[in-house]
Amino acid sequence: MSNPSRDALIARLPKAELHLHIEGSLEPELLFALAQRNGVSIPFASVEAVRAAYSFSNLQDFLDIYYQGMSVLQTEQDFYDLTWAYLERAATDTVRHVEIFFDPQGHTERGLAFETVLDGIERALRDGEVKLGISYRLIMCFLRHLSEDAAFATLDQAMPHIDRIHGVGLDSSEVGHPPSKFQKVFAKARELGLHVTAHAGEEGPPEYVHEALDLLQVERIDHGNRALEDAALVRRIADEGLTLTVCPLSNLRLCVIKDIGQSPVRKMLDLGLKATVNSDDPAYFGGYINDNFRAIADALDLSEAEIVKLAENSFTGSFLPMADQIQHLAEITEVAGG
Ligand code: HPA
Ligand SMILES: [Zn+2]
Repeated sequence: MSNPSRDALIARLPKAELHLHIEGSLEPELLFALAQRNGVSIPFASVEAVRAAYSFSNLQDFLDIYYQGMSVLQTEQDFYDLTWAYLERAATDTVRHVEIFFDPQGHTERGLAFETVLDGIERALRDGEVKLGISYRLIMCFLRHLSEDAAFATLDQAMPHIDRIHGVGLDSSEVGHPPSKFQKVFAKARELGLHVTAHAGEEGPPEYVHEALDLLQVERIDHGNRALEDAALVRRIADEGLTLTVCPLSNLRLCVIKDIGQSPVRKMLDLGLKATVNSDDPAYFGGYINDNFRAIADALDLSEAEIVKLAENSFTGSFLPMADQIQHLAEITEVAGG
């Protein structure tokens, strides 16, 4: 049930977003505008027709449309506009820090230069830091439906700019593409001093979460829903204090859960796991971060203390230095107490 004082707390709590694919923040209105600006034809007659097509029965269904949507992104300015629109929207949800995924292979495969993508996204992130007070980290994802050699080629392209990239991730079609496929390229990324995270246990089995931890040595688990099927794995995630970046509305729209009341956040909190709330691909899944918070707060009847805990987890699970995390936690205490 909706609760006005809880909604007001969500609206004003400082928070970090740790699981956000920047290409998944491409709203139909911007998709249309960019298609026109770049003379790219898209198979939709109107913004409403685009939204109507956003009905998915699984991850692959979504990915097919997601990669199609990306085709309108052509210039550095397009990537700037995409990222800036997300940051302005995030600011209205009192997001103070973002750790953004991008999918370079979704663009280089279409003939764009790696630099076009990186420069546009980063320019907006820097503006966001100055004008909106939102700090950032940038996480380059490898597409797991492609080969490990292709991931290595992407890492090679990133090498001249590696000081501008903070971490690597693993996304796209999960089942059939286990973390073990990318063991070597993740080892190389770790050698370079990059942070490492991976999508695991969204549709894939608990074994993929084990692999992400053992073979990729990830610092966080993106989604992690199916980790709950394995009691030993749950104990390990709790003992190691690993952060799970859960995406409630994404889970609902991709039929990972049947209704929002099945969001794993309740169970994770009860088990002492460090869950966080994130929007994943907000333009496609019907909500930004505060929409995700409100949806589970209502469905799981979260207490104000639990909502505060989720906001705290978003900073302690971030790649920010400890001193910055402590500052954000102090701001949360101030806002929650006031
Ligand atoms: O939710 C997701 N899962 C896997 N890959 C993705 N790429 C964008 N969004 C997703
Ligand atoms: Zn994701």
